[in-house]
Amino acid sequence: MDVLWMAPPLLLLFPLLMWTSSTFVYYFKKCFYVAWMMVLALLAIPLCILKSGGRDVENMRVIRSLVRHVKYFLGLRFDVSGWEHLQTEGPYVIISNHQSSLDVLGLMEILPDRCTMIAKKELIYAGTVGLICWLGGIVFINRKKTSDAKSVMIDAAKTMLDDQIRLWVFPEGTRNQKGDLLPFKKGAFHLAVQAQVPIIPVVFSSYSSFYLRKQKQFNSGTIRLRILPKIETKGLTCDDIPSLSDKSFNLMRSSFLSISNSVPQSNGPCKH
Ligand SMILES: CCCCC/C=C\C/C=C\CCCCCCCC(=O)SCCNC(=O)CCNC(=O)[C@H](O)C(C)(C)COP(=O)(O)OP(=O)(O)OC[C@H]1O[C@@H](n2cnc3c(N)ncnc32)[C@H](O)[C@@H]1OP(=O)(O)O
Ligand SMILES: CCCCCCCC/C=C\CCCCCCCC(=O)OC[C@@H](O)COP(=O)(O)O
Repeated sequence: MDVLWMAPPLLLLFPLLMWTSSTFVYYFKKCFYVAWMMVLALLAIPLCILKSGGRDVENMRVIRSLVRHVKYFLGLRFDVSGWEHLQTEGPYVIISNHQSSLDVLGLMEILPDRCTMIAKKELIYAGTVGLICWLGGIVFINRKKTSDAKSVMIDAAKTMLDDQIRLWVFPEGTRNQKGDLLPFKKGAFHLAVQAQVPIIPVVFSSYSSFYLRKQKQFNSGTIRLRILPKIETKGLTCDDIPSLSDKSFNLMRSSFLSISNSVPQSNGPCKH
């Protein structure tokens, strides 16, 4: 009977303990992820230099094989469908939605050979990760200077054809966890049309069921990855870019909403 007085404070303490432990797990997993990627990159640097002697897209094979186990530490799994759409010969542009730096795990899960990425130039300063990105042939763009970014991407279209390279672009241009896709920027579509290569859309389901940045939650979860059929660009010109971008956006958005069980945040509650 004496202990009954403890019940109300314990009841109050319980949510506090739960909150603290889930916040702790969130920060622990985030710190572990960054630290482990930095360590892996440190291991990969000499391997890549020995393999290719410097900056080379072939180094992505080393990076891909070293990153693939990281999902297990974070309690993440990938459910991939549409592998057959990546069985396309020659260069192409992959476009995907971008929610978090965790996207790198899904990217490495399906990364085809001779494929590298377009990334913001700030990434090159991320210590060993920045150096490994450079060694992996990542094309860095300055998002603050459209003319610079455009000319780098025009060069990249030529390199894709000369060196038979595939490029992965995040057409939203920034990370987004709003439960919907951001409007697409046009660079990826110019790239594909200039090189006259197909576009392969890839969709990551929403992370909101296991990863919430604002609420500091990072649980275990399964990410659905859908590789959609390629979109041809042969014969298309600059004038076709708005419709090509709209078509890709609509296909990816409906796939995203159907695999995510998520409602865009702008929508209010249902009225019956
Ligand atoms: C072993 C251990 C390893 C440990 C580490 C693990 C992994 C490391 C390895 C890999 C990790 C890689 C992860 C990479 C993730 C990186 C993610 C990012 O950085 S996302 C951000 C950067 N990406 C992008 O921004 C791409 C999308 N953006 C665009 O395409 C943009 O269009 C732009 C080219 C940047 C320009 O953007 P801006 O906002 O300035 O302008 P607009 O898009 O409105 O365009 C203006 C105008 O220009 C026309 N345009 C655009 N591009 C072109 C072009 N190439 N040629 C001609 N014209 C172009 C566009 O149509 C607009 O004109 P208009 O309005 O008339 O249509
Ligand atoms: C000494 C420097 C220390 C820096 C430490 C940071 C290193 C990051 C370490 C591990 C993460 C590995 C994955 C790296 C790839 C992350 C790519 C990424 O997600 O970049 C964000 C970019 O798409 C969009 O940026 P914004 O949303 O516009 O902003």
